[in-house]
Amino acid sequence: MTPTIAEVMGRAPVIPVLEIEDRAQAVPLARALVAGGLPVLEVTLRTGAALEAVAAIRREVPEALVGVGTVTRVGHCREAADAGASFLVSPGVTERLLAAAEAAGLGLLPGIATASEIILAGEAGLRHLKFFPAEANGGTAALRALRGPFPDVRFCPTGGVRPQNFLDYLSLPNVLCVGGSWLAPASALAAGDWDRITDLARQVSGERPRALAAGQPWDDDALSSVAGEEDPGAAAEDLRG
Ligand SMILES: O=C(O)C(=O)C[C@H](O)[C@H](O)COP(=O)(O)O
Repeated sequence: MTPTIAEVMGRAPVIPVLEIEDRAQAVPLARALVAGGLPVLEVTLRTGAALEAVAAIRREVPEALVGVGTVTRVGHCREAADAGASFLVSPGVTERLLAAAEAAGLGLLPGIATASEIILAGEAGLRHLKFFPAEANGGTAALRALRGPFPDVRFCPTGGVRPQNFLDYLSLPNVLCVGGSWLAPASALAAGDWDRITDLARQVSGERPRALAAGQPWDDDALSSVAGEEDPGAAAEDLRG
């Protein structure tokens, strides 16, 4: 069944943003990230191999939840669906893009950078949005400010998010997860260094970063009590109090 964007955003604290040049990299890369605890993957349409990579991951790595990113044209939505994508990510939002995603039967995580774009997405019933490019648009301060008029909107900040600042984002009550390309450095892909990618994923996966972001000391009992919750996003919010 096609997941909702709320489900996609609640599945893992970090969504690796992937640029796959060679489709042979797709399956080992996806397996490395899943092994590191990051099952939600965004394959950007920035390379000619992207759609083939999505199809291969869908076929061979069933534990992964793979979506297509850099959706900037209406036609991308159908292409992504045909390749087997489970969701769509765009750097922006238009009414036509929203309609095309719906026609393709996939949830869209649209990028927004302004209050007007949040309103536009809201008019289509969307409350789960990508904040892009996050650092360049004011980072955590902007997200805090947007919470005033839009308290029920949840964000996936992407663009400039790094190991050094991702906890700052995850500690905000209106952030469910972050996206970033740092999990799959081009050098590691070129070298086929999948262990390095698994290590990078492990450093940011699981409930631990969320607990740390909430300023809580590591407490296995507290975390296991939320591990069984149906909605991991809600669990993360509970952790933050
Ligand atoms: O291609 C897309 O769909 C985008 O929206 C852009 C990506 O999300 C960012 O380029 C990731 O940003 P970095 O983690 O700073 O590299």
